Amino acid sequence: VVTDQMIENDAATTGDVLSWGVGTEGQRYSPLKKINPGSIGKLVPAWSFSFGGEKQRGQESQPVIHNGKMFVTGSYSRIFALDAKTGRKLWKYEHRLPDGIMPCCDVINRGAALYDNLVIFMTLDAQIVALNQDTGDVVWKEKIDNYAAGYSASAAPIIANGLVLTGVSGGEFGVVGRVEARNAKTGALVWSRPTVEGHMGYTYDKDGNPKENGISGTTNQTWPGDLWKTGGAATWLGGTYDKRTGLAYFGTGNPAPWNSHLRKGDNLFSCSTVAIDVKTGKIVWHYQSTPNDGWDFDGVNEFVTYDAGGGKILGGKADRNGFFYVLDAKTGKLENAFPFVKKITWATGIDLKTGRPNFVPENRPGDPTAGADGKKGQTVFSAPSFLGGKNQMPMAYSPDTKLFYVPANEWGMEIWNEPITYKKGAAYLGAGFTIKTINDDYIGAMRAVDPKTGKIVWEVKNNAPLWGGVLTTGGGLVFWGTPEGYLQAADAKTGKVVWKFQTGSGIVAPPVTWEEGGEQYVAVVSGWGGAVPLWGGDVAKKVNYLEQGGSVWVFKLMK
Ligand SMILES: O=C(O)c1cc(C(=O)O)c2c(n1)C(=O)C(=O)c1cc(C(=O)O)[nH]c1-2
Repeated sequence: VVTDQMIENDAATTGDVLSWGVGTEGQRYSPLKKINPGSIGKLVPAWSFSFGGEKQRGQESQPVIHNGKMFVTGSYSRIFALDAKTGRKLWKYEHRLPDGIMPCCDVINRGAALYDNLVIFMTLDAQIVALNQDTGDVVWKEKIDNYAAGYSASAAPIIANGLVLTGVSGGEFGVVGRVEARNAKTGALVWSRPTVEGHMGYTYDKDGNPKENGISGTTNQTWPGDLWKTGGAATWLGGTYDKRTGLAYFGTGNPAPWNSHLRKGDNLFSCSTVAIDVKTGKIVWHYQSTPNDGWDFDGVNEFVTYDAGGGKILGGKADRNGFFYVLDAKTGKLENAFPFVKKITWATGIDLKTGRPNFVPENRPGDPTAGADGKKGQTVFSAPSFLGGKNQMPMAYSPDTKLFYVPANEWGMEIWNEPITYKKGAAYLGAGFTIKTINDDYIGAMRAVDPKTGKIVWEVKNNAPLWGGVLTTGGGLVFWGTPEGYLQAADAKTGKVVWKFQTGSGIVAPPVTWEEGGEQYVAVVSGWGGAVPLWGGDVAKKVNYLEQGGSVWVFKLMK
């Protein structure tokens, strides 16, 4: 069975992968060395497994591995248990989805959590399901929220102190973002913490009775009128956890609606990192990267903690808004901030004293009420696009090179605002947009970023936008997938691509590695989809030749 101690040591132990993030800190670093720039020429497929079904698309799942079994989620809220050595299917669970689900950005799922003898994942109709690892039987199942009001779930849960921590999706429908903690063995709620200022948090007793646990923030003073009641700030990418701070770090999405003129103020805690004490369910600190967001710059990106020496634990975050932030993981104090993409139009930089962006006011989409008919505000060109300098694809950090490996994208958008009022279960944007390319030859760029200096040490450009996550290893490699279908590896120090393999569909998921029987394995899920083909405008047209799919690939060194 999987214990708290095993989860806390996940990053250091090489025989399994227990958490999304390859360790709840989210470094996606494995000490394994057998596969390295010298040996990787012999890396070949060991097996592949197809998710089957008629609807193959948007496979963003990170597999977890324990006790010789791989647990991997597929599109449409499916999960498979496979023999990790051979790929033989052990069992499959297909969640029954109602017709009315409203995921904004494809029918995706990013993975499962392991605890005790359970494998736990969330579903597109905003439920959380715990299955027996051996049989696939449902042990407990809970409703997180109402899918008909726009709630859904796409993230992988994480485990901290016996609690399963989850966020919600639905920022485009005016839901209220929150983080919830449940007893991982039973599914019983322990606390819930809203991420929109003004909402009450709760703890729950053994019988499920709620007890008030303080309003998030002070009051709703960073929102005008009643807008905080449908304020978005969805915690849709899930979180990370560092046992040294006892804090869980969740990023929060865009404030709702997109039209920022309707909600003058900072709109806390949208587009922020919130650090929550898992024992109390209270927000210990927050840092807002885009106050009064007007570009859909969800600040959900993973906050990855690392030992910076001298007793300092820092966290790095490559924000959708194009800036990379380094914060003290205990206090939230801003240590450094710099751009990790080349073109940023909405701000000239981040003031390191106040922590606030220096906005470029004329590059905010215009207020519709300023125009003659009040129907459409002035259109602006903005970079990054709303799909971000980085989106859902998680980066990696190597304690060897002390570099972050960031899957970045260079693109822009035309964006304008329109009037909008909230209607339950309807899209709540008040904006229109078209995504545009900036460069002909590339959109994606895998970048090695030095958090101390802000320098990009190397980059590998990619024609299509990068949408899969990253893995780095003690063998001195960086692995990532491309929409063009390649899983590839580069030397972590130089960026020289030393290996690639065509998986047959676009990769939008993060790779993992583990060892069994003295052999090192690498796995990645392949299956093009996610937000780009749905919302990518000119970029979606540019890459519409890419084929969808759904399979897991596993590699090992040829003997
Ligand atoms: O505000 C939200 O609740 C929400 C949820 C999700 C999601 O759950 O996948 C995405 C987004 N927003 C979003 O803005 C976005 O760009 C996005 C891309 C993807 C993806 O998986 O490709 N999901 C989401």
